[in-house]
Amino acid sequence: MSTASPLIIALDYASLDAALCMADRLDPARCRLKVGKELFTRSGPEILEALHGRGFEVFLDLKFHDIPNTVAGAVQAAADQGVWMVNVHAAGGRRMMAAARERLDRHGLTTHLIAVTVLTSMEQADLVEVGVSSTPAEQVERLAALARDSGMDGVVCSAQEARRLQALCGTDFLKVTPGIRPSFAAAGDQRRVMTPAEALRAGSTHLVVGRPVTQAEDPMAALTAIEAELDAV
Ligand SMILES: O=C(O)c1cc(=O)[nH]c(=O)n1[C@@H]1O[C@H](COP(=O)(O)O)[C@@H](O)[C@H]1O
Repeated sequence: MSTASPLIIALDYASLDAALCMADRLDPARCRLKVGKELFTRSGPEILEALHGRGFEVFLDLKFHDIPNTVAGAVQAAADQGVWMVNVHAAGGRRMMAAARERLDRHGLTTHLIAVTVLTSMEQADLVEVGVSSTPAEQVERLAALARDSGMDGVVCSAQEARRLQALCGTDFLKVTPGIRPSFAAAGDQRRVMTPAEALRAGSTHLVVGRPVTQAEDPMAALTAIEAELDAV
């Protein structure tokens, strides 16, 4: 089932059962689901089949970052399993991203292919430590332009950069933004955060929300509160 909702709920769980327990409380008409490294490493493709069987569109968030041939094969493997979206690291460079794009096109696979720019857990000091002297905003812009030129459908960035990327890359270029923190939620390890309503106003096309829903005392109430905030935008 396809949904008009911009919400992607991150199923960051350590077991298939825990993830499905949450999925069974959610409605594919109200959100998409994200499967990341921990859950996929534990459960394997079984989780994708289970979520697809329940009618959800799935973002397989494995952030591939390797040589072009390896990433192209991994992206194809994800798309062959019918996922709605898959991602790579833009820092893997032009040839890596272009190889992934070419592989999907050659096989007629329509999975959305996006690239992570600068992780939302990173701030200026973290970039300096890995040898990047630009500000997070500058580095996001640089990598987003490279991702666009390399054939990506969009990027993962923080909502703080979404407005600028809309001007730079257009409204059709997907801006998938984690680091979403409603006023009732703690930032935790995230650094570049925004509320759901601010993120949508700034031009985010999709909002990734994990712990503010999955770790809430009442996850459904948290989701409904976020939806109400978005409806008011
Ligand atoms: O690619 C991602 O989804 C991602 C990129 C990024 O820069 N920051 C980021 O938090 N994420 C993911 O988005 C989710 C955010 O979860 P919460 O911080 O619990 O809302 C996690 O599953 C992260 O792996």
